[in-house]
Formats: sequence, structure tokens, C-alpha cells
Amino acid sequence: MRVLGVEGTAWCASAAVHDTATDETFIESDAYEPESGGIHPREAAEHMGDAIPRVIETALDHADGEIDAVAFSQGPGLGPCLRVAGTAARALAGTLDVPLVGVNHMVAHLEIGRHEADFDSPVCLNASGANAHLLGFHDGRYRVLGETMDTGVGNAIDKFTRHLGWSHPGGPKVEEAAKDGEYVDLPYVVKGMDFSFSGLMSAAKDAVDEGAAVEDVCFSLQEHIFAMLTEVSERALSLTGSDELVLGGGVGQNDRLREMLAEMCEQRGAEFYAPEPRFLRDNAGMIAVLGAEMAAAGDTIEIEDSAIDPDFRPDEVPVTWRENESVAVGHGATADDPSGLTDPRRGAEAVVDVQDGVVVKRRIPKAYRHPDLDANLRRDRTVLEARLLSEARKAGVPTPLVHDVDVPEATLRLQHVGDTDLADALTTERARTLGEHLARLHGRELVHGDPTTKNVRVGDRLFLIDFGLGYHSGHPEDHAMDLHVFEGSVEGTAAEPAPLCRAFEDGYAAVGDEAVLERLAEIRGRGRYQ
Ligand SMILES: C[C@@H](O)[C@H](NC(=O)OP(=O)(O)OC[C@H]1O[C@@H](n2cnc3c(N)ncnc32)[C@H](O)[C@@H]1O)C(=O)O
Ligand SMILES: [Fe+2]
Repeated sequence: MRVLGVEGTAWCASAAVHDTATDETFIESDAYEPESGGIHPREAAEHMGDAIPRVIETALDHADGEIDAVAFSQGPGLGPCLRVAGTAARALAGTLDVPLVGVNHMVAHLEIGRHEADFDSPVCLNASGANAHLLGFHDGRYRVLGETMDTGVGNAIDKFTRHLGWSHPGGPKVEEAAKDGEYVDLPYVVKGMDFSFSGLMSAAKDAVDEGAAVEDVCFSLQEHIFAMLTEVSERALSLTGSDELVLGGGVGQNDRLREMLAEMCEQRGAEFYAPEPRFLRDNAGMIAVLGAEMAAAGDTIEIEDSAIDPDFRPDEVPVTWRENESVAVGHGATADDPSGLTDPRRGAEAVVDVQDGVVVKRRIPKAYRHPDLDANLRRDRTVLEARLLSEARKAGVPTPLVHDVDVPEATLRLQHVGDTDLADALTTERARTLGEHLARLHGRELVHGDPTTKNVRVGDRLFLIDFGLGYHSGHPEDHAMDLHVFEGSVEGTAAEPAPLCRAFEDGYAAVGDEAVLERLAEIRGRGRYQ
């Protein structure tokens, strides 16, 4: 089968032909380069109007007109651009009298890596311009395991370079400038498997305004942003029990990001795959490849159902082209190690050893992180964890006793609690109790920071463990993020998350502040495609 793909979500007008018989993909692209500032939607759409017919013609010539289906990016992206590319794709399918396939651009960014690597069910990191998220496949859909709480990763970098007066796109220029840079401290913001760039980007702009060397800020920006993405990817591997990671998206062309992800995977014995650059940045090749798989599965659409969707989320796509295998059902547990606690490879950030009822938890150095950043994170998290564990207990939330803190070694000796992870034993009753516990923490202005089902132990009571990402805050947004992180871990792993989340929120409402639940609803509904 030969499928012609059309891509035009934002800056790249592209057409491609994928031939399933040879697995070869021909791509023709024409990029829009803004004269100043970032991407202007109207100018970008004008570029599409100009360039899309041209790239389609070149692709058609390459295929000698022999096409069995037309696939196009239906969303997400900029409305005016999507409309131009969508209209061209519909017209072409009509002229050729072949079926039309509507492809989700984000899913295409990740399926191309899975297709090329021949992985079964990897965790997928998408690092693109307008997005940044982690996906895992479960029960016929991609689930968002974690994502940016503000801007996409490429756009965050591009905004910083606009501040410097550099032309679009900024990512490659930051990579170049970083080669001569040295480390300076910047904010590092990871919340469970979610993360945020806004504080980091303002600090980077301030640093430059206050006279820091641009190359130092570029270097450190990369060290922080990519370490954050690598850390959440590792946490997703740990939570899902997967040992395969694929990368997608334009920022994936960055050598330092790829190096960090490869190093992290090597350190934990996982496999890593990044497609070649022509498949990472926006391109119609990935649309044609996924379009071919969808067409083979009979997943075509009628013209009247082919409207574009600028906010099309990857978890809205019914995945028709894959067997119903799942990655995100498990967690770190194995048959030999039902708690998932004693296998040091599995933990996302610490090696945990259980000896005579005592848990020895050591934050191991992460080779992928800059040594200064690594030392800071390990020290700060060790100190904070010990402090927050005892403050939580005073708030009436069961936590392990801290026997000893060794800051230079980033090691804690803790009481062993519970028999199993909540991930293994999640009931509505327990979800409710956890809701109550989090409300008590928040009442004392304590934030857990990573309350996934793996960080709750079940024994005669429910114990909260792993406060390494915790901090002090009385702000409803931070409290709501805790709830969001827990519900994300349930949605990523449970077959029927809805009743569990409801019970969890009921428990929270019984003890805590309603305003936090309202904020949670707002966070859920927040459009993050900026
Ligand atoms: C919705 C869709 O239009 C959007 N696509 C998109 O943003 O284009 P993409 O090609 O995936 O990514 C472009 C981004 O990738 C960044 N980029 C390109 N090369 C880079 C490099 N070497 N280092 C860092 N960033 C880089 C650019 O600065 C730009 O922000 C998306 O996937 O979010
Ligand atoms: Fe993209």
C-alpha cells in the first residue's frame, strides 16, 4: 500500500509517500521562517496555502500518481494552518478517489519511533514545540502519564531566544551556544510526572538581563530542562514497569537531550530509541506511516467527519491499529518481588534495600545529570524528605519513622512499613483514605509532590512514603497538583479509574478545602497547547 501524508499544523508544510511494501518513506517539506518574532498564525497559514500544493505535487510525482489513501494531520495545531492542509488533503482524496485518514499529530510523533524501533509497548516522550508529555498505551488508548503544566518545551526555549533577539527557531541556536557554557543554578520544577517551565524560563531571562554570560545560561537551561524531561521519563518507566522508551518531537533533535535519555536508559537497563532527525521535527513522513497503519486497520473517515481539531489530545484517539496489549498496567512489581521495593533497578531515583525491618534508601548519582545539579537535587531531596516525613506524622498522616539521615551520602534509614504498594491493592475505600490523608497534609501547608499509587504503602494503615519531591506551600494550586498527580497515576494504571478518583475526591472533601477540588477541575480543563 502507498499512502500520501500531508502535514501542516504550524510551521512545516510537508507531504510524504510511505510504501508499506518496501517500508520506504519519501518526504518533501517547505518550512515557514518568520522574519521576526515567533510563529504568526496568519503568516504561517499563508505559507501553507503557498507551499502545500507544491509539496503534494512533488510527492505525487515521486509516487507516479499511484496512491491508495491520503492521510493528514487533523490536530492539534494552529487552526488557520490545519484548515489549509485539511482542505488540500480532502480535495486530493476526492480527486484520486481514495480513502481519507485523519491522524493525530502527537500520536504520529510517537508512533514513528515505535514503528522504527519495533518496540511493543514503550513509554513515549514527546518533546516538541507546542507540547511536552509522556504517553503510555493502556486499554486501547494512549494515556497521558505526565505533561507540561504551562508551555511546550520547544516554545519555552524559543521564547527565551526571542528575549535575546534571536530568530526563530531558537532551539538549535541554544544548543550551539551551550557548547561554550558553564553551569549556573536555575529553578528545577518536577511534580510527579508533570513539570513546568515558566519559572525556569523567567529565571533564565533575568539571569541574562543581570549580566550572566549568554552561553552559560544556554548551557544551564539545557541541563535543567532536559534533566527534568529525563527524570520524568525515568519515573514513567518505573511506574509502568516498561523497559522501552521512544522519543519524538522537534526538540528530540537536540544531541544533549538524546544523550541524557540514552544514559538514563542504559543506567536502568532499558532500551532507548530516537528516530532520525527527519522523522523528529514536523514532517509528513510520520503522518503517512501512521496513516498506512490506520488505513490497514480500516480506520478511515468520511469527508463530513474530517473536521480539524486544534486541541486534539492524544488520549482522545481510539487506537485501532494496535493489538490490545498494554504497558501501563504494571508498576515496579515482579513475581519475585511483589512490592517492587527490593529490586534496586526499578526505583526511579533511589536504591532501596530492606534489612531487618529497616529500609535503607540511597539517592544514587544520576550519570545523565550535570554533577552540580545532581549533587544539589540529591542533597535537597534527602534533607526535605526527612523533615517532611516527620512533619506529616505530626499532621496525623502515617509515615515511616526516620532512624537516621546521612546527607553527604544522600541516604536515609527508615522504618519499613506496609506489605505492598497501593498500586497492587487499590480499592475505593483506600482511595478515600488517601484523599483524607492528603487533605490533612495540605491543612498543615505540606505538599507531597509525588503521591502516585507507588508512593503509598498498604499495611494495617495507609502510609505515605517518598517525600523527596515535597515542599511547604499553602497555595491551592500546589495542593490541587498533588491530587492531579495521584489521579494521573490511577488513570495511567487502573482499568476503571473513575470510581477510584471519585472516592479519593470524596475523602479529600470530607477533611480538606473545597477550593482545592475546584482548582483540580480547572487544572484538568486547562488547555496546555500554548
Ligand atoms: C502541534 C505541532 O504543530 C507542534 N509541532 C512543532 O512544534 O514542531 P516540532 O518540529 O515538533 O518542534 C519544533 C521545535 O523544536 C525545536 N528544536 C528544533 N531543533 C532543536 C534543537 N537542536 N534543540 C532544541 N530544540 C530544537 C524548535 O526550537 C521548535 O521549538 C507540536 O508537535 O507540538
Ligand atoms: Fe510537532
